Amino acid sequence: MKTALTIAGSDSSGGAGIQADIKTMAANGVYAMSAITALTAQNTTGVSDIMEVTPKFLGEQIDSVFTDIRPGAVKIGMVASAQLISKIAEKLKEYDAKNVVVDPVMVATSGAKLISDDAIETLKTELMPLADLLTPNIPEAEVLADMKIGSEAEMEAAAGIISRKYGCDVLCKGGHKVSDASDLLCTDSQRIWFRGERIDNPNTHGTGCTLSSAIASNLAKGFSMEKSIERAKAYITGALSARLDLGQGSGPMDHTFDIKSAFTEEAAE
Ligand SMILES: Nc1ncnc2c1ncn2[C@@H]1O[C@H](COP(=O)(O)OP(=O)(O)OP(=O)(O)O)[C@@H](O)[C@H]1O
Ligand SMILES: Cc1ncc(CO)c(N)n1
Repeated sequence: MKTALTIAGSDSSGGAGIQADIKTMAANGVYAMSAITALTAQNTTGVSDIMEVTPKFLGEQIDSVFTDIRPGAVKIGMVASAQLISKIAEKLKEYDAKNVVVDPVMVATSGAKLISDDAIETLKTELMPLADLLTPNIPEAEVLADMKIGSEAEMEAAAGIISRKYGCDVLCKGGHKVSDASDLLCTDSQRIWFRGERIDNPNTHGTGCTLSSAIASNLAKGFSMEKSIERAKAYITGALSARLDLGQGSGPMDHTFDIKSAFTEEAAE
């Protein structure tokens, strides 16, 4: 079985963060492992508290994983502080991690800030240069490219700037901002659009986490970057189309929309 590791924060409501990553990896057929950067007390309406682990303990989790079951891909999500980011960079280099997908999580769907300002600088200087793929949404791409994005042409310009700066592929997610859920991949030689139909569903909690974990899963399985993104886009479209409707805010998606077995049956009554 292929394997993947998520290094991210826990979302108590289960729709984003570590929980979304593990569900996504399992649904995409890979064995999921985790190194937790922080616990969040969170639900579909917002984040009420965050408790970070120490850099030493995060390092120990990563050591435990790599020295036993080597992950075929690593997805990195919420990492709130500079010290934790430095620890991850140190460990990725130590273990020569492959297929590294960095989702530069800055703000939750609910609007809560998930990274400190000084950590953004460390993310840029220490972690992003180790990525094979960066997956910013539009506001994150604006911060990373230092420009405003209001059109598809500007998405292409910003993704190009970020890709050249950090020497990696960049997937700029259209999400709900510019175009109809169309995402742009920028490599050193190509610009490829992944066109998605906009699904009229207000429940988009954890879409970014889910997409990056699905891409990491496909890279772990040996698909090319382009194919991995194409397959991940199909997966998230299915999970959103299932129209799960839980919670009072922007709810989670159905990560298991495509899984039916004897064990998923419900009681008749
Ligand atoms: N309403 C929608 N219909 C179809 N696809 C969507 C919709 N909203 C987001 N997506 C897709 O979900 C993926 C994640 O994009 P998005 O821009 O939502 O990421 P994000 O803002 O980082 O997510 P998060 O809110 O979890 O941080 C992309 O492939 C995007 O095109
Ligand atoms: C823990 C966590 N990571 C990432 C996000 C971004 O959606 C979130 N809301 N919570």
